[in-house]
Amino acid sequence: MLFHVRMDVGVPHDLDPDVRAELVATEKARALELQRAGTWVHLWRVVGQYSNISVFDVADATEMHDLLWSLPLFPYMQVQVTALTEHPSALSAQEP
Ligand SMILES: O=C(O)CC1=CCC(=O)O1
Repeated sequence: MLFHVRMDVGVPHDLDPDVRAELVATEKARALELQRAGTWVHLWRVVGQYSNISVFDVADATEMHDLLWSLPLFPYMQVQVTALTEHPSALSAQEP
């Protein structure tokens, strides 16, 4: 099941720089792990913003929810999630 997710990151300016660096490094390691596993299918930066647009391929909404909540930066994110389904006009939906 595919989900489109927008994450807007808002780390407090007064957060200890070392804590911030550790959070970002841990988030990156988790993102790379999930991309290599095929779960985090797309990860794009939104131009000019500390935001990303991502697509996840997970079993269901519960897995999506748990994954998002487990992200190191989750406490500092606003997250918008949209469930996706196949469009009937998509090339991939056509009969051979
Ligand atoms: O920088 C972001 O948009 C938040 C984030 C997601 C994965 C990652 O490494 O950083």
